[in-house]
Amino acid sequence: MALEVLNKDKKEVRVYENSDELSTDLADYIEGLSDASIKERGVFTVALSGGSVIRLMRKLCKVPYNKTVDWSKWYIFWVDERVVAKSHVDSNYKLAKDHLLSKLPIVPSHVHSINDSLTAEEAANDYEFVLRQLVKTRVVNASDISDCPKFDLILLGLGPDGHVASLFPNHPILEEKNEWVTYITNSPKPPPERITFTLPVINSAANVLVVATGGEKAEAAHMAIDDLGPKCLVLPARMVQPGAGKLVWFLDVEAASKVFWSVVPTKRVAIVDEILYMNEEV
Ligand SMILES: O=C(O)[C@H](O)[C@@H](O)[C@H](O)[C@H](O)COP(=O)(O)O
Repeated sequence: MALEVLNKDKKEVRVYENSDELSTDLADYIEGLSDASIKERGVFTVALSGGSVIRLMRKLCKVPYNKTVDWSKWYIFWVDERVVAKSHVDSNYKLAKDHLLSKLPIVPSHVHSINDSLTAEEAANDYEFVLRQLVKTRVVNASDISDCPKFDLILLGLGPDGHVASLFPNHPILEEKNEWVTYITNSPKPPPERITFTLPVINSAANVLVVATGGEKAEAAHMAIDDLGPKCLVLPARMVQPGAGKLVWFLDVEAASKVFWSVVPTKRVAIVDEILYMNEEV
């Protein structure tokens, strides 16, 4: 049960006492999206990130979700992936397989991981080609606000620096407007070589969930969610603004501790001062 649900500027922020409460509500929320999408289109296309968001999805592997979700209609993709062997400990595919996919009756041919025998550039081009085929065959929906695929759900984690997927602050790929999938070879978060959805693809999704827990994410969540002037517009997490989709933040109280809307009154004054100060600065 969320402690708080806050709505503003097409953003919904859900705050939970702890990660266990968050993971229960996250499973419930995702099941609702799955049911609606399968009812409407007969499929549910989900793109996963790496990191702790996968473990926070763990309740989907348990009763009732493992019995009530129509897993046969799920199609799995990766928002970003490290360019390593799929058996490597750094692989997001391995992370999802170990913690989710191996525990659910998902159809193996519906799981679209990268070709791990290619270079980063080749893997990005290959992944985009696969996506384009799946949009052509209508497995993946096409956006009507862009020429991008429209995933039913994109799940993002949040880095302490405000990165999402493998879109890091001040990186040129944040400006990529045409490619669906691009690559980096100098990720500040190891390993260095990754492929990643571009912002136009993320922002064409029907639903985007950003899931973050722990105090080390508090500043990034605050900068991404609160109106703090132009300074925070360079944060990749703030650039996640699905044009025709819904954006929901799932935070625990630590990660939400600096978010202006949800702080307790005593801290609110400090935040207001910060906002006033930053506005003077601009
Ligand atoms: O491949 C990756 O590294 C992820 O996609 C990355 O974007 C991750 O989601 C964040 O860094 C948060 O990771 P944590 O939740 O584990 O801190």
